[in-house]
Amino acid sequence: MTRPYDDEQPEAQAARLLVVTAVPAEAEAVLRGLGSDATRLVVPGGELHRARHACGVAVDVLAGGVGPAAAAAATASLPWLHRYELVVSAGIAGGFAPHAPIGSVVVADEILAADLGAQTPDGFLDVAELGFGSVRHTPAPAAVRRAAGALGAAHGTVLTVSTVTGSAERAAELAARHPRALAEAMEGFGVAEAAARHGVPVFELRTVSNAVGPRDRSAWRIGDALAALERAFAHLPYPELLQEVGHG
Ligand SMILES: O=C(O)c1cccc(C(=O)CC[C@H]2O[C@@H](n3cnc4c(=O)[nH]cnc43)[C@H](O)[C@@H]2O)c1
Repeated sequence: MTRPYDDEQPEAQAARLLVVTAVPAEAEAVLRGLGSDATRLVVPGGELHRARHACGVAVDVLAGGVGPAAAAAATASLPWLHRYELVVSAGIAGGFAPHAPIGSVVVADEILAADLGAQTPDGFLDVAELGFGSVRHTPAPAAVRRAAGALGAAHGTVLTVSTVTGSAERAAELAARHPRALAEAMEGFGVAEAAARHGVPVFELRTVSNAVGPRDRSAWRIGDALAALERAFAHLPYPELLQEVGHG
């Protein structure tokens, strides 16, 4: 069933959690994990899928596009964004070896914009060091521990980049600057910026499709990462997560 969005609809107020992926294949994996038929709502620039996990928590899933700008715009365009109790950026990612192997699950305890700043003669300075803005969001630590524990996932920094790393040199540079980095992806910081403007807690969950490093398309394991994403969304402890972000 597809409906135009209407802020007055009872459904517009029902879902407690929003999951923002980049592409439809990721959204479909999340919906398979949730395991129920979804209702589709037409929203600005796309479709929102509303499903309900077996535990009873209603979850909206949106494929918002690739990159931090698309992710922020898609998230911010939902008229009822402020009503969610938690917004989750989710999808596949590159993993930093040896901490995040292909197929593994990573939960962000820090969402960090890794290339938002200026290149200076003395090296990279992020916008916080330049004196304006911030480059990090910190998900609720208890929620991170709960999710990581339930999924057998590692937790650490997930970098948001606008350019996928394609060389060993760049991977080493990022790892040296961010020693707690487990993964890099392209949307988390954008989703977090949109959620933060409405005071909604944010979370990021990634499954690893490739290693961060020299470009090698033959080594991508997108199917494995999508299967891991599906499993993660089947097994997330939704009520406990909502409790830990303050909405038990
Ligand atoms: O062309 C390449 O070499 C290449 C390598 C890895 C990923 C891509 C993408 O265009 C996918 C971007 C998409 O998937 C997420 N993602 C997956 N792996 C990575 C990565 O290693 N670094 C950054 N983002 C990654 C990302 O969140 C996007 O949604 C191309």
